[in-house]
Amino acid sequence: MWLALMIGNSRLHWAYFTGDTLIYAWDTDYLPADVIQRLSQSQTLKDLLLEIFPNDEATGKARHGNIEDSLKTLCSSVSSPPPIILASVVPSQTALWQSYPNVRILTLDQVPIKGIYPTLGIDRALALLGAGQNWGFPILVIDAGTALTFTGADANQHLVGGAILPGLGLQLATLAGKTGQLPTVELPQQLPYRYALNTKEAIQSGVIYTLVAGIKDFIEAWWRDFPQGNVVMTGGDRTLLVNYMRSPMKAPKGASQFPEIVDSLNVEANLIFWGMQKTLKNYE
Ligand SMILES: Nc1ncnc2c1ncn2[C@@H]1O[C@H](COP(=O)(O)OP(=O)(O)O)[C@@H](O)[C@H]1O
Ligand SMILES: CC(C)(COP(=O)(O)O)[C@@H](O)C(=O)NCCC(=O)O
Ligand SMILES: [K+]
Repeated sequence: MWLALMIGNSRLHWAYFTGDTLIYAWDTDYLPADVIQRLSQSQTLKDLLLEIFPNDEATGKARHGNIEDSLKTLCSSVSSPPPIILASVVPSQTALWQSYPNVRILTLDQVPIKGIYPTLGIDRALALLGAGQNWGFPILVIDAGTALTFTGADANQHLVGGAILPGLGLQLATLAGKTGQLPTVELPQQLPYRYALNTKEAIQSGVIYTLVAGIKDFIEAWWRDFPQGNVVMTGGDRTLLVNYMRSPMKAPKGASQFPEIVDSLNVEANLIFWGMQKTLKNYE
């Protein structure tokens, strides 16, 4: 067994694998340095899971009872400390894990995608690989994380390139943080009205409608350039974004949003983990 750890700019993404099979994936906040130190001395996977598995705040009991039980059963046989395969786009966080005895840190040059430029985010390369594995190349990955990225590869698994912009959460946070009177605003579950008559909804409308229009434009351009190309969306805001794109436009007349695009858009949380597994496999 092994644990995959992808360090993103907002949080940690974990997956538990047995061999090539992804059993379970979950997210946690960053861990404090002293907790990571302690994990390095942990004798069993169970010790580790107690720290990294999401707990129910009210009861302190693990939320995903069945999964946790089966993990604990499986791990009683595993010698300490459990192997972690790590990829990161946050160097300061990577440094905290360097002392962990059984960690292997994946680097960009190990990811079997051609034409990579040296400063490409390894999360983008891994997601591209994982997506192409599953749906085939050419493929465009839209990662709606802290930053929102578009990353494309052609039929030869060669990087076409892409784009980076602030993600939904970051756009809202930046408006609140860098202006004198704009409030902190949450992302609504439903697509808001385009023409807002209050500040909160004006911010929501502006950020969401322009982001959705930008995504639509990138996908249409991708299909012009790669008519057989696939598109997949991932990242923490994927479900919200797809819901916005699915719902009827709340302009004065509720014309439907982008049905043809949403119907052919794949949505998947675990692309990076699939890419990590494939990268490891490549080295066997
Ligand atoms: N519990 C959560 N913590 C942080 N972000 C969350 C959470 N749930 C949903 N999100 C959304 O996910 C986005 C971050 O995406 P994610 O893919 O997790 O980030 P990263 O890979 O950059 O760490 C944020 O913009 C936020 O809107
Ligand atoms: C663009 C990113 C910040 C996205 O990170 P994320 O929002 O997923 O945490 C990351 O992939 C990164 O640091 N990339 C390096 C620059 C590049 O890809 O060109
Ligand atoms: K990401």
